[in-house]
Amino acid sequence: MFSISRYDGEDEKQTTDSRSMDKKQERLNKLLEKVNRKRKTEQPDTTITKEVVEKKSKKQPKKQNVVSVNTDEKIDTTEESEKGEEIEEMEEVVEEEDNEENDDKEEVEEDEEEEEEGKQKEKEEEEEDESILEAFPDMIGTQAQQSKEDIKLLRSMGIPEWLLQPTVVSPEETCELDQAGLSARIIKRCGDFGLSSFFAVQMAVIPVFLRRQTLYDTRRAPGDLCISAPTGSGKTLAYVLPIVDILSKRVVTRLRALIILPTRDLVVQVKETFDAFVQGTDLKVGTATGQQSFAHEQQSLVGMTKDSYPGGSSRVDILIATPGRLMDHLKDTPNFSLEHLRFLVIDEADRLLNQSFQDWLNQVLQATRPGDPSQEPLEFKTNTYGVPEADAIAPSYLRSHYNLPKTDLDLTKAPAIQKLLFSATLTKDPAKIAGLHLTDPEYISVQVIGDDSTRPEYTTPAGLKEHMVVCNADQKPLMMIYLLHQVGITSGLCFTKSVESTQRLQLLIEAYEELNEGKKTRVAEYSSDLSVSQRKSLMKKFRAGEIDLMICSDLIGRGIDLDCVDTVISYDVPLFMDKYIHRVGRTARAGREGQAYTIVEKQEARHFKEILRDASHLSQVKTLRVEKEDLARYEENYKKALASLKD
Ligand SMILES: Nc1ncnc2c1ncn2[C@@H]1O[C@H](COP(=O)(O)OP(=O)(O)OP(=O)(O)O)[C@@H](O)[C@H]1O
Repeated sequence: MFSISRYDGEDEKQTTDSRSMDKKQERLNKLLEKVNRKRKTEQPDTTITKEVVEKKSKKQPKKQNVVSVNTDEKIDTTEESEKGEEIEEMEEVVEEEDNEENDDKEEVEEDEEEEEEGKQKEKEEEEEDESILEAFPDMIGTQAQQSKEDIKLLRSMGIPEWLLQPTVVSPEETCELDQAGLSARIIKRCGDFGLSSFFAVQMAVIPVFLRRQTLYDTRRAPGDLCISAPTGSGKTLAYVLPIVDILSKRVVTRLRALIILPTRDLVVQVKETFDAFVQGTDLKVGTATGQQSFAHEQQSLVGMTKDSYPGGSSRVDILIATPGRLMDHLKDTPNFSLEHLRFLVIDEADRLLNQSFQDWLNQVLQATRPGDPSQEPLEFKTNTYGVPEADAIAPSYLRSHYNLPKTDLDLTKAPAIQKLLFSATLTKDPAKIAGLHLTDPEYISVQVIGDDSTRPEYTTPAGLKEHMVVCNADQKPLMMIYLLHQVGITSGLCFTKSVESTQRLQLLIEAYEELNEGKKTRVAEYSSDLSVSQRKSLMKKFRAGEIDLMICSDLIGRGIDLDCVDTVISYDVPLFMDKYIHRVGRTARAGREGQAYTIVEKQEARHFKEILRDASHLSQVKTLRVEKEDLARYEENYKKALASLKD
């Protein structure tokens, strides 16, 4: 099976001064206040309350963290609110960034300020992201599958016609590697990586990309694409392969493809995929995430020159970036230009479109539109006859660069840029879609084809078996232990709602396993409280099968591709359907089998079932009944484990 080595974290070279730490702390406090305010309005839950939880200082070693739990207490003192949960995620990212900064103290001082500013922006971006919640209903389906009333309603809601009429492809469909129209080099490379056929999304999307093979077509805009396909269905290669294939014919190095992703981890993952396929071409791939100092990134993206080039300059053909850092380069990196862009890919589009940080989308789109004609002469690379290379300038910029007089006979040059949106849970919010200013858009949806009355709104991987188990709040940890032993997890991810929750659960299971005779489950915590190198090493061990269960927050709930995951457990219920879809989608990827369990507190069951029902997904989630006697087998050691944590 095809597998590209995936994200293992990355050494970071970042430092911080106490002033910036204070700023961060202040910010974090504000966030926590926000969370607490929200929590006060929520009902307390009845799981294990922490007796003493000292929020782990980022510099404290893990063992100093005092965690004590007993059966009368609760691990989590409040039921999560949707917004609270989102804010916690953001808080986690803030903490992650803090830790990453502590990780390496070797950066030069002048980088620190810039780095800090960048991080501050990233935090703000996260905050923006988490504070705007997707509220618009998601409706997928061909027009034929929807009733007339539905269509009328959807139209009246402002959903554009093209979104109502997707090209629907069944997830089961595949095609031979040589049937998608890719070059022999790419096909061979796919074969080298063990691919034997293309998945449905690749089969549907690659030929559409390749319809316009030319770098720039002056007559027609290439047409934008929105793609919705299940988790683990191969969306990344659906854009990586055609982009590499088309760009490999370029002569001049320009920034032609920009891939925007919501997290650094995902940037690293996608970079690895690009790297694997640009081998053998002279295409250069760069990243902008803030993991390296700003100056370092500037140098790798545009070089060190102080001269200004009207057409910009670029050392990379393909840039993969998070929106925050991209904004920094747009504002502060001389010669960084998006005017030659051919592809703008927004991956995990629904999540990114919820981020309005620094108005990033408008800024990016603005940077791809020609402005007033420049007065400065251009010096482009020319061929042996002194003629600028054909692909040295995007056609829509010809006028602004050559200051050509406009006549009635002038034809407007079509914009070269093609926007591509990818997600497993693509938004249909008309306002968000309108903000993208799509040209001649097309919507491709990989989904189960069938009768509309039974067809679920979200298509999950065929090999995924979903379960939920309802229990009293105070039974959740015991239920977790039961599942762990009953299901026989050898490579599982367990999602909780916060870093704190992750730590406590990990300590409890570790204590339980110490008392347990026979084979012990090897458990680890993966959270933003760990340093980047610790996370890197954890990922490595997890892949190598040295860890059976990784307890994590939603930091890796989306997009992360770990081919070894056989089970996903949601210890805390995801309160949004899209979060559920992304979590369970960490298993059963690329046609494999996998299982997902959601532990649901009794008082949450109604709401959880409602969100499943609203998405026509309830029938796919089987309720697992666990009798008291089943749990009783694990109770004695569980109590002992709790007691040991109190000591
Ligand atoms: N044609 C193929 N044959 C075999 N494996 C493939 C093929 N295409 C992709 N894969 C593998 O499938 C896995 C999932 O792919 P990818 O990460 O692109 O999924 P995704 O659709 O982006 O999922 P998510 O929505 O969760 O981000 C990867 O490990 C990838 O290497």
